[in-house]
Amino acid sequence: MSSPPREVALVTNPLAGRGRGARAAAAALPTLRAAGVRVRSLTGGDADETLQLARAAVAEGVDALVVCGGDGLVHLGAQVVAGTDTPLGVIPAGTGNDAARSLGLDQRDDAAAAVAAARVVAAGRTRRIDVAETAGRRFVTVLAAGFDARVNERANQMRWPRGQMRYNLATLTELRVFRPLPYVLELDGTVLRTDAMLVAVGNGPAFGGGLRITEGARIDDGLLDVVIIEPITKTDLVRTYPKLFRGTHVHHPAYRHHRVRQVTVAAPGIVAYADGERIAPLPLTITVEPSALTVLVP
Ligand SMILES: Nc1ncnc2c1ncn2[C@@H]1O[C@H](COP(=O)(O)OP(=O)(O)OP(=O)(O)O)[C@@H](O)[C@H]1O
Repeated sequence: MSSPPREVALVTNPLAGRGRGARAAAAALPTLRAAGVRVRSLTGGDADETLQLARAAVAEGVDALVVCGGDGLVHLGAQVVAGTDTPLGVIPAGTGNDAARSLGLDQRDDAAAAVAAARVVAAGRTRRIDVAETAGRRFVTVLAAGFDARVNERANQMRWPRGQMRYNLATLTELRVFRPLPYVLELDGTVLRTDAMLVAVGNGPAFGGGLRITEGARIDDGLLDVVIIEPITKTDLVRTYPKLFRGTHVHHPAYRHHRVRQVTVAAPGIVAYADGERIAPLPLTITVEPSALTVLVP
């Protein structure tokens, strides 16, 4: 579709970004309607119900599925429309908006940015991007399968504190106990055995709110970027972390990078996360599906 949509499903995670989801939807909805777009506004009680609502709306034939939330909601949207011609629109409203950033959307947490994102949807300009597939799930940004995945798993198991503090605390705890893991990778059929702190598989370049772990990954090149961080000291890990925001960790001697169509990752005791969502324990085989997702872009 390269023409303006007449009817869209707007699926909102009101809790995204600690309440930003509801605010962004409130700004986006009148903008879409003012542009002459019919909007089915949908909100589920939880992620499962939201997925069902989105599937039903797309099955009934809306012109686009628009998600209002963070990377978790883009992930949900990709499960519904990847492999179809129905475009995915994004109103960025999460704590992490790495998929939206890859699409060139305004990241700011204000009504003007949500209005701008709604105008992008109403204009109907589309582009095709790749998605990655593993264990029957699609992801758009990055699959984490090392230290970072352990932090995520640990943070998920904590009830307190909330928000970013939970991740900070989980990171500190994991730093104390983490040891490099023995990985076996199969990169387009070539086996690589290595100890590492983490392995990340990127369709896009960033995760976790601008951490450019797979710096240089392009969402439309038909390839996956596999980054390996070989064993480094904990002090070095802490010192290297801020470099992820600029992508300058690529100059670290422990950084390794491969570009492939398919990769299998095996390591003991790791549950992989992709787009910030819990996927499955390793081993996993990740494959790229070139141009499988149509997205609405500026
Ligand atoms: N009512 C709901 N509708 C949609 N998704 C929900 C809902 N409640 C919880 N979720 C789940 O919330 C998670 C986070 O969603 P999202 O990425 O939109 O927001 P976020 O603020 O970026 O999240 P996070 O703080 O986890 O990074 C996802 O796993 C999503 O499936």
